[in-house]
Amino acid sequence: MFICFSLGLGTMGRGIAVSLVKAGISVVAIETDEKQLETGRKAMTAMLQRDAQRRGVSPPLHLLTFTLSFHQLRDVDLVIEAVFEDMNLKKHVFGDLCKVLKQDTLICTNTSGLNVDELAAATDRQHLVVGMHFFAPAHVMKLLEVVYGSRSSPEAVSMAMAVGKRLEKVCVAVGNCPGFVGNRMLKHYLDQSIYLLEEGATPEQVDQALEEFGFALGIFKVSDLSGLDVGWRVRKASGLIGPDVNLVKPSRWRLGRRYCPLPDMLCQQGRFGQKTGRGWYLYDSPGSQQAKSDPEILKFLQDYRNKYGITARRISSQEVIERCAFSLANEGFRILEEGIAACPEDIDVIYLFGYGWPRHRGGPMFYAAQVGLSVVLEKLEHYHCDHPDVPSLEPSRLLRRLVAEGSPPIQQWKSHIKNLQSHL
Ligand SMILES: CCCCCCC/C=C/C(=O)SCCNC(=O)CCNC(=O)[C@H](O)C(C)(C)COP(=O)(O)OP(=O)(O)OC[C@H]1O[C@@H](n2cnc3c(N)ncnc32)[C@H](O)[C@@H]1OP(=O)(O)O
Repeated sequence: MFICFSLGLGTMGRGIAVSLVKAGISVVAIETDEKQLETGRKAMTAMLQRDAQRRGVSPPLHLLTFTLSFHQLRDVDLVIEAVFEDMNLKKHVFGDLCKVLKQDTLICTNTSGLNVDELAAATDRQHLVVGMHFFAPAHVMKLLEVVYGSRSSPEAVSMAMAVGKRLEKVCVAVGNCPGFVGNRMLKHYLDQSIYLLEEGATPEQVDQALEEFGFALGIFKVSDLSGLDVGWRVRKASGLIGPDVNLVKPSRWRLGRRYCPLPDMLCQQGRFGQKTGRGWYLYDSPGSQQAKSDPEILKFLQDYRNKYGITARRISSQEVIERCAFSLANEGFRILEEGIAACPEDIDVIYLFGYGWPRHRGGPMFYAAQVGLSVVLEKLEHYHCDHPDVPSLEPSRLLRRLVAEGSPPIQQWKSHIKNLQSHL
């Protein structure tokens, strides 16, 4: 019998558990208190009922068990932990899990970028710990990044890949580094979008440019969908936000580079996105998906610029696309060089299936090749010259080398990587 245990029924946990049940897998869904369990139960039941109605079948609710008790874990074959993105909390949960699980139960962690090796070290079975990074909304998005730690066994990785396949996900095995592949690149895309707000754009303008380019959703709508608190936790854990931060006029220079405190300031106001009904946009109620412009945000942005003496300038859609797409691809080249992704096609698959990258543009690496690597290099040099305090705009070594070697076609990039690190 294959029973999966899903721990944590927030935005991601619900979507993951629904995907499992839809694939015919029995799920024990667990939460820490009655209220959260009940909220999760209602949301998941509604998701399964909607799906069943569309398909003209009955919802497989019999596969779902809801509980507050860890005792039901003795027989599960696989655990997918989806608690908050907090290293200490996850470690604590893993310690508790190991007290009750069978010796051979696989432990998967749904994390958007935490160190899988560090998490594994909190268990009694490091070889059976694998990252399973789902994408929001998890019951819809096709991508699954399967993250292998330095001690994950090949059997554990292939089991996680097989489970992903059963969920009809597109699985990509990736190495362990902060943010893995998708979110490590997303960070730079997100940073550029936020800098554009500082410089004079609005969330609507940036999102409109990205959606016209072909993204399913603009980056600010995606951030609201995923939850602004996720990145906030990551920044706190990485030391970017500490107790010494001036709350009245937070620094725009941290850890030796430009920093934009706007997302932190939104989180301080309790604006976590769709889940709280307010984020970069306004929603009719918590959980609603229809994003509306919020005049308060426009005022908030203008007050912020005034406070820092920034004069808003007009920003073209071309600049939005170039800064976002080329900074993404630039990080992709670094990821390739480090062997975190096995090939540029894997990166493209991640962006197509996990982030709503426009299909007709083929993914960020394919797009960079299409635009021309020398053009991408020249644009990055130009933007880096304008923003020398943003190291991520500095063209990567691999991009420079590829251009110097005559911009070979994408299929040949791998052979230009010195000391290829990937073991895949
Ligand atoms: C170091 C930095 C750390 C940063 C951490 C950031 C953490 C990020 C985690 C992530 O997960 S990143 C991935 C983000 N996701 C995306 O980029 C998704 C892009 N969007 C899309 O691909 C599409 O818009 C969509 C969500 C698939 C919807 O497409 P479409 O509109 O065609 O689908 P529908 O048929 O209308 O709906 C299907 C299904 O999806 C639900 N849904 C639709 N829109 C939303 C939304 N805005 N928010 C939440 N859910 C949405 C909708 O309710 C349907 O659900 P069901 O009825 O099937 O239950």
